[in-house]
Amino acid sequence: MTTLSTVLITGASSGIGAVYAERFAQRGHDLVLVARDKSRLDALAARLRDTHKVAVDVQQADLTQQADLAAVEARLREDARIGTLINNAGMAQSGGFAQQAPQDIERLIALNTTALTRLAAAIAPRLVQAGAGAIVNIGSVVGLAPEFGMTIYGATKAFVLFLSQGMHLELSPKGIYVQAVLPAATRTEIWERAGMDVNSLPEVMDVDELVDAALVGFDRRELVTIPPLQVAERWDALNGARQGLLSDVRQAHAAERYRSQA
Ligand SMILES: NC(=O)C1=CN([C@@H]2O[C@H](COP(=O)(O)OP(=O)(O)OC[C@H]3O[C@@H](n4cnc5c(N)ncnc54)[C@H](OP(=O)(O)O)[C@@H]3O)[C@@H](O)[C@H]2O)C=CC1
Ligand SMILES: N[C@@H](C=O)C(=O)O
Repeated sequence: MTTLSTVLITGASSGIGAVYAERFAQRGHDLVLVARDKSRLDALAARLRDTHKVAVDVQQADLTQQADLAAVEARLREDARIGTLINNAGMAQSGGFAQQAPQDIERLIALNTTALTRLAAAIAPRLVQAGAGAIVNIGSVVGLAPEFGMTIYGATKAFVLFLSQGMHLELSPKGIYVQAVLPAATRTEIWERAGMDVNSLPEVMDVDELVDAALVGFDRRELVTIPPLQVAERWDALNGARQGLLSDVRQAHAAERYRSQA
């Protein structure tokens, strides 16, 4: 008999994280649910225990606060039952680059990049030691497209993609599966929380459809899963172009076009 590992999900109180919790509970995994809103986490935990007969712990944490972040890191380092991290907690941005207040920039980067990176770094050594486990980082299609105008949010999501690709290169030879999931607009509270009306968008994916598609990618052990991308070869072409560019980088000399004419 194999024991299913426990899954720790950040941002599990609503939206994408709450659906991940439901799906992993359905698959028989015990869970640790992390977010700030303890009453919502408790209600979800009670329902999942009741429906799926799994063990569900709740850990209240504001991941932008050092002490709370350190407590979740400690859990990931020390709890040997946890074999999968769903690094999902995140927030969006409203307004343009020039309108952002310093504390809002700080919070956005702290949650979407610093916390996500520290949590992955907290669990990775133990998974490496075990030679197994999975880390799922939730990015966004916005991280591929500065054209969307959510510059700081998009930059945090570009970071998530790069981080995941680098983690994959370093950790997959040691038996760790790393997945970056890049949703596009999905119907969750993130829009309202950022002061945007989701109903003003021309197209929005249902959150259940998004997570189910992400889990198809997870089960296939895909590195980058982009549920709304209809033509998979587009991603392959982008990645191929990037690698082609690298083959034309020469470290020793500037390119001819930058050489002084004098
Ligand atoms: N919905 C969309 O269109 C898209 C979403 N994404 C990404 O998906 C992820 C999940 O977002 P989504 O489900 O849409 O949005 P939700 O707003 O529904 O969920 C965000 C989750 O993060 C938690 N959270 C927010 N701030 C903090 C914090 N400071 N500390 C701990 N937890 C926090 C929230 O819980 P609580 O308030 O209880 O702390 C909530 O559980 C994000 O990373 C987002 O960037 C990517 C692309 C598209
Ligand atoms: N959550 C969205 C932006 O606000 C996105 O990533 O599409």
